[in-house]
Amino acid sequence: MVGYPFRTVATAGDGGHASNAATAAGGSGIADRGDKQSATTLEDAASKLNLSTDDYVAKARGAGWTEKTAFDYDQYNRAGGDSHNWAGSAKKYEWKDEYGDVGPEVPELEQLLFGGEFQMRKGAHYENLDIKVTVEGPKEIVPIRKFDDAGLHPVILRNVELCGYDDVTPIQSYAIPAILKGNDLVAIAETGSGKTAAYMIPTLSRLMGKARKLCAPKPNTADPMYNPRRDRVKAEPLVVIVVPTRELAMQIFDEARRMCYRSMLRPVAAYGGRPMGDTCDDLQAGCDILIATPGRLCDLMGKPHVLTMSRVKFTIIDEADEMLDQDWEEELKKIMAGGDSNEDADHQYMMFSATFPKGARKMARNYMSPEYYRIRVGGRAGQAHKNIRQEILHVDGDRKKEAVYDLLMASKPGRTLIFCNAKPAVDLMDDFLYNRGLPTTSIHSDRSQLEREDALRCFRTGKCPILIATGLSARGWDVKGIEHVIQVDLPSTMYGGINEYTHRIGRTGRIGHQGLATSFYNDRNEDLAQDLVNLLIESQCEVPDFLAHLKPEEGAKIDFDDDSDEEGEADQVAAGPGGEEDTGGVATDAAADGGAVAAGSGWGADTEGAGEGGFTADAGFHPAPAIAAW
Ligand SMILES: Nc1ncnc2c1ncn2[C@@H]1O[C@H](COP(=O)(O)OP(=O)(O)OP(=O)(O)O)[C@@H](O)[C@H]1O
Repeated sequence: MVGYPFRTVATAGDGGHASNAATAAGGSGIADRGDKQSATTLEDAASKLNLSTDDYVAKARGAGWTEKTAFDYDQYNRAGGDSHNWAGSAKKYEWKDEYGDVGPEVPELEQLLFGGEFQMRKGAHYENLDIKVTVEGPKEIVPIRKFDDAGLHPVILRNVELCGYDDVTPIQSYAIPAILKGNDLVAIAETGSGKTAAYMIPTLSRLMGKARKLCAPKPNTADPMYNPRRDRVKAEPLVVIVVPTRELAMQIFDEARRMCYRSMLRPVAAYGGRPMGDTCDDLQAGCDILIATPGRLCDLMGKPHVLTMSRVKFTIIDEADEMLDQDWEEELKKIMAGGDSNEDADHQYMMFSATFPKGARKMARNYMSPEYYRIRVGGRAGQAHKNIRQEILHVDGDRKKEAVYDLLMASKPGRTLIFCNAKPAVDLMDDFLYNRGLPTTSIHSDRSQLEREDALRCFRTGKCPILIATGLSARGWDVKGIEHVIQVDLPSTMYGGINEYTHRIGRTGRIGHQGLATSFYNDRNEDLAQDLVNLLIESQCEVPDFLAHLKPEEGAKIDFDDDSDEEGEADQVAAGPGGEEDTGGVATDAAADGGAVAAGSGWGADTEGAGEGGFTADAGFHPAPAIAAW
């Protein structure tokens, strides 16, 4: 059991060590800046009350929060993992050779994959998906306006329909035709803008017609005679998708399960924490699409009787700037070039992320063929989404717990993701809020895989609508209905800085939904202050009074410290509300009117090669009437 003693069934949160801390603190400590939205305007700040545990519980229920759930953490040790329903073992379409090219419908599975009430649907503010698109590459890309126009294989098109994807998002509009052309690709688009489907749909579609020819021999797992012990093969994936976290691997695996429905393409998730034996069993039942975390993938590459990379046709690196970070250098090198990987010219490489500092963009180029495409949606790599309202509150370090409590009690109850920077802080915050009757759960990297999967499941299903997490959860997570992200601690510039901030707040305000991101700021966050102010201005959010001195003068340019300004081309944005578009920089507003920006300006020095007979353009996004709502 991980060091978290306060939430076993026996103690059930009553009388936990922090039970009266809020009372003693005498209020939240949120500085009153006259902000109408802040919890400080509440006359009756809940943390000022001196209540018994039962009264705190009653108060939380009265505020509309659901009942809290006690966890028996010992059960995870007792179960030992064997009987656990691992997310990676979730049901998928199983194949029989006699199906021909397309398998029959399986209504129960279809319901499970596509009918889930927890699957995200696009929100009412879809038009706020940024529509300014910059494209560089060897040839012009004709964007698709509808999935119907993309020339997708009918099974994939049907799966897209079953997912409820009616319109293409801007990144899908450009990335799908680029991938269908067969070129390498680096794609940058805001959080929650549909990047997963942007690579999954065309990749699988390209394989569909040729699956029978390309796939390695596999057992007929749908056959009643199939025996997993006897009918083992070596996994020979055609597609490898690499992601930095286990949770993201499970999520992408879910998307792959949906998109592979009725196809003979078999997805497998391989991530740390899931028992190796279990993963190997799954791989040896056949694997065409492998979704993996880098460490587990490298381990598996060392088991040639289980996995060979010799058939891989597509290598996709999601959250690519994170994967290009020094921490992953060795693994990434091995994955991109090492082992027995297919080095044929038809091996296509892709990298996707919402943030892509200049240094990472340069490194990405080393892995791409010279004729690669670069697509960027939005003005600047790392821009926050306009559907996210960002608020910054001044909160001193010793008052943070009370401030979170007050904020939750003052907010409309809804799925809330709370970030702390350290694992002990996550445990303490969970304990504190839970003991005040709030339905919390928590996740961090010291928890066992079973605990992590359960915490996430409880959050997704709404059983525990408040999740406290470390930055582990910042990237890629796509949970339906996160209305509020609270950053108790801001990421320091040593640990991801403003890009990490953008990923964290990007867990809300996804795919046309609006969300609120509240962040606590104090003197310890001064290193991030200028970047934060720049981002607030860029996103047209209010800069609080205590940071107002960092605002540039009206109309002045803001330099984003984008890692490497060595060539003097930092990304720029016009300052002040309604800032003017400037051809030397990148405009903040969606270019629905086709406003021109200097070709490739936002890519800084990365434009090399594109000008030589290639195609370099700020494409804008000129919506066809049918999708003019963008
Ligand atoms: N065309 C579409 N129409 C409606 N919903 C879509 C469409 N494409 C994707 N989605 C949904 O949008 C949500 C966000 O997609 P996804 O997780 O791929 O975003 P992302 O751009 O990768 O975000 P992040 O940068 O945070 O990882 C998912 O729930 C996905 O199912």
